[in-house]
Amino acid sequence: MATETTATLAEPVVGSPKPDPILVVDGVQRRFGGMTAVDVDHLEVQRGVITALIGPNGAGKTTLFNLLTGFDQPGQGTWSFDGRPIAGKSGASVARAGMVRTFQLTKALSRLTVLQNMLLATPHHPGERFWLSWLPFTWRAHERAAEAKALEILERFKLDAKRDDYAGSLSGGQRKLLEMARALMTDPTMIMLDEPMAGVNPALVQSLLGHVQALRDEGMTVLFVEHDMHAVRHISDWVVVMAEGRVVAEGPPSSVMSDPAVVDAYLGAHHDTDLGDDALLDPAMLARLESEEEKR
Ligand SMILES: Nc1ncnc2c1ncn2[C@@H]1O[C@H](COP(=O)(O)OP(=O)(O)OP(=O)(O)O)[C@@H](O)[C@H]1O
Repeated sequence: MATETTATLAEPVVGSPKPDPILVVDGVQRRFGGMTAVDVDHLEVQRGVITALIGPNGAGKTTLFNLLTGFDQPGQGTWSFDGRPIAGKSGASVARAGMVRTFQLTKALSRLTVLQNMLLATPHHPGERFWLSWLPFTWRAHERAAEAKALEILERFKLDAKRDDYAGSLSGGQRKLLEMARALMTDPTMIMLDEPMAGVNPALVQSLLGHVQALRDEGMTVLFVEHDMHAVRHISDWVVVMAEGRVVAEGPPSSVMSDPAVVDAYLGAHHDTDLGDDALLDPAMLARLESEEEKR
């Protein structure tokens, strides 16, 4: 079942200061030709809570994600993570600073085993440092430690039995778990999940949501982009809504998803968008799906 954060939350106002911000974004703009994809004045993400980033297709969510994690560069703007400015840093240095994003399993990664996928995500792989790669002892000790860590994380996600299977043979939900597991190899402070529920069988959704909440309960900050509004309503502590590049609303899910500005933003793009209704999350059904998943 859903658990809630124990953190004190901010005022549900766009750009509101947060009690303990881990990420602070200022004046970030990204244009593609004549089109402004992202135009965020001020946004703070609170440490230790689950924040969902939602909005209609083309709202700029992925572009903002790419900018913040160093995989794209803005025309202008600054942002800081954990008190340090990180605008302009590469994806690798952002990850080293503790902000890690998940990636969808590519074709190349699908041809590697689950364990190999995990080991590729190992930080400070000695092979990256030329002089260390000459020392077989350092190499082997590092590999053993990385493998032990990978297996521990795989066990947590119930993927340990799949360690030698090709990642490409995993189900949609198991792939999402592997993406999360890979990100944890670097011991992040903040994890950014790109559509964690996309392509996930309903029977696995609850288990995935539980894993995301567990990360938050261990003190990690979670920011995720998601189209599944039931999942957003169910696990987010805070929701940030984007439309046409801007943040148009933010606040707790219960209030923000019935905010007229949010409904308008969605209705402008999709007349049939369902912003998630808790009545549809039948607790008995969820419990049954969860126990079926446990038995598998
Ligand atoms: N590399 C690019 N070149 C040109 N335009 C781009 C590029 N990347 C994104 N855009 C445009 O920027 C806008 C924002 O796109 P973005 O993918 O960030 O939206 P989104 O909110 O993530 O949408 P979705 O929910 O559909 O993934 C869109 O109009 C998109 O077409």
